[in-house]
Amino acid sequence: MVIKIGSGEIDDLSTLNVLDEESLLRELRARYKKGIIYTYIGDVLIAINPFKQLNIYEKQQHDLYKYVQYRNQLTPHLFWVADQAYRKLCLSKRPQCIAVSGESGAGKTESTKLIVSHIIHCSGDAGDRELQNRIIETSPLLEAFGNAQTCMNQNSSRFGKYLQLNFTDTGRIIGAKVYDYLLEKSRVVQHGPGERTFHFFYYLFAGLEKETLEYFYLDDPETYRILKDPCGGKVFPNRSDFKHCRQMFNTHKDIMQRVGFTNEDINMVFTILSAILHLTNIRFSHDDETDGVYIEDEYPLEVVCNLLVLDQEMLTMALISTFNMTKGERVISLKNFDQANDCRDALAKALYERLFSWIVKQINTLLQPNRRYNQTYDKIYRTCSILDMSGFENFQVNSFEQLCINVANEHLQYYFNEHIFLKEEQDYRTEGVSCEKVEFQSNEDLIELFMGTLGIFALLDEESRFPKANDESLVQKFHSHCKNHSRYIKPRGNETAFGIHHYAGKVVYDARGFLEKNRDNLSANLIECMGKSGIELISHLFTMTDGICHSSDIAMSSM
Ligand SMILES: Nc1ncnc2c1ncn2[C@@H]1O[C@H](COP(=O)(O)OP(=O)(O)OP(=O)(O)O)[C@@H](O)[C@H]1O
Repeated sequence: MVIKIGSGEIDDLSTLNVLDEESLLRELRARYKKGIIYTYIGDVLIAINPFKQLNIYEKQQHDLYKYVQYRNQLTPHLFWVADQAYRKLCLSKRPQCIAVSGESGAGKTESTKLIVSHIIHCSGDAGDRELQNRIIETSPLLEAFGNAQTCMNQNSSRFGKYLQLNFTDTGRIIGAKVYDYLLEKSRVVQHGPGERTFHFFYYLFAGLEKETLEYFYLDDPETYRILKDPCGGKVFPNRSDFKHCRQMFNTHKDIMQRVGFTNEDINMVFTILSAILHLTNIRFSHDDETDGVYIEDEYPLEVVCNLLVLDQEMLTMALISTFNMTKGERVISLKNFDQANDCRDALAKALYERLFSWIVKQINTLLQPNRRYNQTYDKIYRTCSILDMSGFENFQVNSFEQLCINVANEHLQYYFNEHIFLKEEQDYRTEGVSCEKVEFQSNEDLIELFMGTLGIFALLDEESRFPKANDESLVQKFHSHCKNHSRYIKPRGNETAFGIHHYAGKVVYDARGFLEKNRDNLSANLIECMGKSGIELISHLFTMTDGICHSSDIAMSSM
């Protein structure tokens, strides 16, 4: 029987004779109208966000999709993907990975959590229940610190996550590890209209009791620069939002305690968040006498020093001046207004990034396989991982963050081309099976355009080293080196714009702020000042490496 395209009855789109965009969309739309959100296309599962609770994730469905014999006997489901990965892990003993991709708000994070819950369900009741709960609870905890409200999604992940689940050779879950990457730390100091900075800042004001707020020197939330709405709206637009944040504060504080954070750890988190709020309130004025800057109001500076146990004079000097070593001597130069502002914001971003990495690290310590497994760890552990990464982005204004996300997606597409098309073709050939050559557009040239020795990132790094460079000179550099590349676009009449024909479409980038974001300057005297903090953790966070003490070994880059 031939099933008509658009009937909403085709569970696997790869069985269609005509595989063009229009047919795919027609069928997906028809299925969605029938309330079917999942559809296969070969080994890939397409999920369409229902934006409402469906009762398809109950225990009954977990049981139904456990050890599925024949996929076509059941309606397509996310649990089938999870079940397949788990079964292949147990049977082949080879590491498995599920990549979840899609645009912001598509439902990646929710899908990831559902996948994890099903794998945990499959891995059996005999497992360590406490560990299983801890693994499930770490996701919302990371969301509290790594997610924020954006125009696309009230709870948008502003970092990429790679969650590795570890199993014994009999398929019992014994631990997990989170790798974080591409945290959008620029959001700490800046966010667009209708958006917010990271959730926990708001939870803090709504959740802490009055005396505790005073203990952290926290006042009316409207007085903090980084919380302010650029359009003048209230930090908490209404009572119900405040109540929601209060509830989230209590929930996350409980989770932190349950997963094993000590009271001291939790207090440290609140201290660092409070310090960031005060630090970003420091304002500078031009000093006519020295041609440098001075700090307008000492109060926020004093509070930062109290909270982080820093030497006030040293922090002041580190914020308003910089030093170079010339012939073995320190030569101090004063910062101008913009440099001092950038330096203060760079410190706030660094503090948040290091705090986030530390939280991930603590979580990983709490999730790691216990010593019994660790001793023979290499021999016995099997891994099944879930990659939750932002999909391709093309906004009205595309900045450095979009460039990094889109390049990460180019890499994923490249991997997909290599493994799905080329490798399958090779396998067929090795087995002597004849197959038609699959036509696809390679994006190898794009990877070269970004990552090559004279590629966009190398040019950006080179320009970032010139003190006199600016965003216009950077774009000029891109133009002169890349203008002949077929994927590169040189727009007319805009000094800071350049465009790229990505695999998913054309994107024009606005290079304003690229150099500052890429330099991400934390001057040596700031690092030295933080390294001398009277709080061991702060000093540790700034002395582990000069730069980022990432929790992850595979951190790709950070914004
Ligand atoms: N399977 C689902 N069932 C019901 N609602 C869902 C489902 N998936 C997603 N949603 C809804 O869509 C919202 C956005 O989903 P989610 O946060 O997972 O998107 P995302 O792709 O991770 O976005 P971002 O890239 O911005 O982090 C969720 O808060 C939830 O309300």
